[in-house]
Amino acid sequence: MAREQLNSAAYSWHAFAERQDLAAALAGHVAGRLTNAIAERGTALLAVSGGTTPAKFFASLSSIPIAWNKVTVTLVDERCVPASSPRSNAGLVAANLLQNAAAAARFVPLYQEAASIEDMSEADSRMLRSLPWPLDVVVLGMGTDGHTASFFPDADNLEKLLDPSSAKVVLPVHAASAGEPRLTLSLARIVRAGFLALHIEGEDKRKAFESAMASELRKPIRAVLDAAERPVEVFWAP
Ligand SMILES: O=C(O)[C@H](O)[C@@H](O)[C@H](O)[C@H](O)COP(=O)(O)O
Repeated sequence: MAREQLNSAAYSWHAFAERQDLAAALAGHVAGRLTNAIAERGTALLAVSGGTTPAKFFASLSSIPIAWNKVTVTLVDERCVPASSPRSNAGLVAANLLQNAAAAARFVPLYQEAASIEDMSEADSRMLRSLPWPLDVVVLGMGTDGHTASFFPDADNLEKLLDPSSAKVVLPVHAASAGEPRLTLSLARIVRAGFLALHIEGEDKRKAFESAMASELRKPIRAVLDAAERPVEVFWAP
């Protein structure tokens, strides 16, 4: 696939005619990376995004027979709602990914009872520190505003969210465009992943991605690509 090099942002573009073909291909890449990680270090750490895009990919990945009992799955970000909410990314992952062969994986959510989202993010950071970092695989989504994870352009702590040297694991996010308050992995944790994929679908997101790569105004997705330790693998279908 053509590899595009833009200034300091490196990415590879994988285009598919059908969304189902993308789902199967991305699932194959992720399963392969998880299997390699298990062979190398006896375990694998996967972080996935929520939203409306990943369901087909999750379904494809869930049925691939790898050593799921050695895989820990967590979230790139989460809305501040319980798993029972239709807005919950944990609920989306439980219903679509942690099924079939992948039901044997360990899942570590981000939402937990706490007095505030700030307390929740601190508790998450303590809980997630014991995971087998670095992430072997991260699958990001993107909004047409150029946000990824919960790095929303109007977040009140965007500079802290995008700090590549942050020691934080999970951060709270307050952004009017996000809907409810969010919890997100820090950029610093995301960009060290062994395999960093961006899964986007539709013409609007293709144009938004190209605009973010060309714009002098650094959108959050561009900050991630610039800081990533390896080229980001972009998977796109119309
Ligand atoms: O919690 C979330 O919503 C995601 O983690 C977020 O970063 C998502 O990937 C983008 O907002 C795209 O969402 P869609 O797939 O719904 O377009």
